[in-house]
Amino acid sequence: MKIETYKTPEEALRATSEALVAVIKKSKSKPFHLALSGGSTAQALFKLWVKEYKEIIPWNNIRFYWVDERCVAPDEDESNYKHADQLLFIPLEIPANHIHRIWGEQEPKVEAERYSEMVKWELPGYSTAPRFDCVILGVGTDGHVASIFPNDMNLLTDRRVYAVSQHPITGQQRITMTGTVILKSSAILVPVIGKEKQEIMEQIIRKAKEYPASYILAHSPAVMVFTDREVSI
Ligand SMILES: O=C1O[C@H](COP(=O)(O)O)[C@@H](O)[C@H](O)[C@H]1O
Repeated sequence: MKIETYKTPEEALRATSEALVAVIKKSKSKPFHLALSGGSTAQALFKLWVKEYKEIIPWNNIRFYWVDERCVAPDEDESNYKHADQLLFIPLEIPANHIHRIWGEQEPKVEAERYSEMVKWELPGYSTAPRFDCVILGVGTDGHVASIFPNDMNLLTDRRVYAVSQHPITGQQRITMTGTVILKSSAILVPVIGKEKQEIMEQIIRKAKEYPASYILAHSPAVMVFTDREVSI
């Protein structure tokens, strides 16, 4: 794992974007398979991409997937797809057939299986775990990544591609990429910004307790963390 610390959230997001540009340049994959996260960090990243990376990132070569989705309709505010669509795909005029959304409105177990099969067909590595060219993860204040929460650590080593999970407080069902597939990705970019993430980052770095985020950060050399606070390893 590599951690880079920046003075501001904007700088940390810019560094994440530069890392993505470098990964795409180095990759031989055509198309390039990129899995997005949801939440406020991803939304800030999408805004930055539209503002500063419209001409820099080769959008036409990218196929978009999700690390996780909430089990809601695509027009609901909780939908991770909805924010990506409004903030990124519509402004950049990304063709619909380049976007592989998780159908959050379907029966969760059936959809986790359908999406797993679709990803296996689209990506290299059908017979084993599929390998994304890059996944972008967020870290929650409770230490979750994707929709793998601290009360369901088994999903980190689950052999499926996507599985159903549940938010421990709201009970909302989610569909999440498993840790097995996250860790197989060629690059794992993790922007962690904002004061509210300070405490969890400290706990992760100090290895105070095992969280889904600490497990992912510790188990792949492909992980790069971009944060806006001073962290010492
Ligand atoms: O619920 C989710 O939360 C995490 C973190 O989101 P943030 O708002 O703290 O940036 C996100 O990575 C995940 O995709 C999302 O579904």
